[in-house]
Amino acid sequence: MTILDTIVAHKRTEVAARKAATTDAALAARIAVASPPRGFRAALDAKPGHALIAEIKKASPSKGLIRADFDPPAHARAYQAGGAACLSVLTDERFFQGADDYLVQARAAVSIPVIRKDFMVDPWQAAESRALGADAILLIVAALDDATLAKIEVAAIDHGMDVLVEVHDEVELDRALKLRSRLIGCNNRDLRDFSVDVARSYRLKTLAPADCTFVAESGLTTRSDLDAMADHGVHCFLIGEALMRQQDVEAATRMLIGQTER
Ligand SMILES: O=C(O)c1ccccc1NCC(=O)[C@H](O)[C@H](O)COP(=O)(O)O
Repeated sequence: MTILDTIVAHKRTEVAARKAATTDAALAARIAVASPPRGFRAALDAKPGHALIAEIKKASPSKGLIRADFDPPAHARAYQAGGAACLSVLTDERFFQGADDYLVQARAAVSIPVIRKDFMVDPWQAAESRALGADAILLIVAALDDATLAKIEVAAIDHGMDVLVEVHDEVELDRALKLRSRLIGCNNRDLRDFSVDVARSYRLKTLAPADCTFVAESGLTTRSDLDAMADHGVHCFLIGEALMRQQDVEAATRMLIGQTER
């Protein structure tokens, strides 16, 4: 079993328990009063220069604890002040020490859109994500069959959210392009063995259609990493660890992405 298999198996059990603990009517009532979606992809496309999805990430399976003095609303404000286009908030508890409430707190602290970073296995989670206030969800192609991907995507779109479809090779990109979303993330981290290869993004960017918003994810740490991506036509980035390890998150964010043009 890979770590992704382990996470997905756990998530199926967790989601079954969550579904059993609430009614459709209760979930619908929460969605009815949720703040409207903010337009996740549009915020990336509108950003001049390097467009950053800044991740609020306490811990990970590959690195263990990343940030001891973890403070989601403070990190959210720092990321926005530093120039991030969007936020990503990990809500998985078991493997990332995340929480639903971190998303709620972070989104309430800023005006930029927020993606719920979790492991989607069931269309019900799209509704749950919207009830939490998410503006977008992540779909990991490696974790699901085509039919399930399509069902979750439709549920997310029906709730007005964007969908970041994550791939890590050419076969997964072909599968992703059967979906409606044209927001594609290339994860440079292989979720089976944790190895990181930023050249994955260089390669897949050349294969992605021009109408896609293409996001390079994972393993990016320095301004020169982002400038090298831009030389390959990649302008959108999802970064967690490198920023979460900085004492001054706002200054580090500004240093990473400031003063750039496309
Ligand atoms: O980060 C991990 O160890 C990990 C392990 C298994 C599945 C997913 C994992 N990470 C999720 C992510 O996609 C990253 O948090 C995100 O791309 C940011 O990466 P980084 O900048 O390297 O923290």
